[in-house]
Amino acid sequence: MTATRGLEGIVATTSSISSIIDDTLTYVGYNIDDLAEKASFEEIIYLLWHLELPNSEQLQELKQQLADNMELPQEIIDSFNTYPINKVHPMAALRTAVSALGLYDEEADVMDKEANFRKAVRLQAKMPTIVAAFSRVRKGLTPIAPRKDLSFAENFLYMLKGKEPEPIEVEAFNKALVLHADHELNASTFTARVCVATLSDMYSGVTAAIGALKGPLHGGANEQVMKMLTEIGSPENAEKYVLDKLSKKEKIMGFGHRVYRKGDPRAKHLQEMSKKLTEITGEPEWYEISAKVHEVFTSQKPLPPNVDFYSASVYHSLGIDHDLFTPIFAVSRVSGWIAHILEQYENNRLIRPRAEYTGPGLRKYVPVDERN
Ligand SMILES: CC(=O)SCCNC(=O)CCNC(=O)[C@H](O)C(C)(C)COP(=O)(O)OP(=O)(O)OC[C@H]1O[C@@H](n2cnc3c(N)ncnc32)[C@H](O)[C@@H]1OP(=O)(O)O
Ligand SMILES: O=C([O-])CC(=O)C(=O)O
Repeated sequence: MTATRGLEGIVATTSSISSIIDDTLTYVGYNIDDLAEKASFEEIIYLLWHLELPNSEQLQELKQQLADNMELPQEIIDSFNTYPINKVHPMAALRTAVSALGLYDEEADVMDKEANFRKAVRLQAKMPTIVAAFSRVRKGLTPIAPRKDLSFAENFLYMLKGKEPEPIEVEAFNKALVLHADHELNASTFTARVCVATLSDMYSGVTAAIGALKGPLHGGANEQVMKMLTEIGSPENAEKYVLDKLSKKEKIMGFGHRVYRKGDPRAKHLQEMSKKLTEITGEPEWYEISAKVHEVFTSQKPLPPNVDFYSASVYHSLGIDHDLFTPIFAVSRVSGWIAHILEQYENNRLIRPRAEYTGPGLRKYVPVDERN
């Protein structure tokens, strides 16, 4: 038995949800470039869960179900004040709150298909409310209740800031949600599938996936990108910063990918948005620093930017706190996690690979008082 480090290149499951072939990303056969330009996030949720785009009636029904399920149990909001609220990372708070949400769902352990769809709607609808409410509570502000007349993207920005977002903000945020929704067998999706393949419940699968997304080699990279842009401070400092990091063999966050070689097709949409939004907000330097880092890094290493690189300046331009960037990724990606959880349940087999043992050979047990 020989291990493959990081399971690189190992095909671990079949899936009909999303594909990455020759650096082209599709959701159920639709090219991400088309979806990013034309689709609402609600259409994407439907597509990932039902493997078809919805007609108007089906879309309306899903929107209504989401709107009807966005409110949180009061216990979840109250529990935020039991956390060390000014010290916890919002991603840890989200992980805890989603786990706790399962306690208040009477169907949490009901495994039939209809119950799983009902839980899917409840989880998808409540995740943005958790992130927005937590963000307000930690600032000493009252959480804002979701509105049934707003779209998913509008509602999140409204609950976060307490005012209706501008159309350009909604367009940008909707696009970001569409671009982050699913991505084949990435680390957090694999985590969710491993978890539910034991026939554990959907809340456990999503909680585990949030934990995997949190790390800086995966979803946590977007916050680290913003930290780097802030440290760099102006485009003139970018070259030295990148070269110094590389000379110390440190990674530059937001670059590289396990699967893409020529480039991540989502990055160009976020790059375009970053340029547009930073001009509108009168802070073009965030785009300019990013573009300079991009230029210098790729002149040194053949590793193009991934989805996390330009999303940082996009979210910053939308006035979103930097430590909410990864929770926002989760608000979108939960649609993909759920799709994969449903697919796993449909054709389940326990996921249990082997390890190549590299420890000592067979040894004789020595009682504790005879050991030196
Ligand atoms: C949504 C997402 O999850 S997208 C990914 C988000 N993560 C990041 O942006 C973090 C930065 N990027 C990385 O750490 C990696 O590129 C990953 C984790 C995305 C992919 O990792 P892997 O496929 O395991 O590649 P690995 O980390 O082994 O890197 C291969 C080589 O490229 C180098 N490399 C990879 N990414 C970077 C980077 N961002 N900066 C500098 N060097 C890099 C490594 O140092 C390594 O070099 P070596 O062979 O000389 O030792
Ligand atoms: O696929 C991956 O390994 C990481 C990624 O880009 C994502 O999850 O969107």
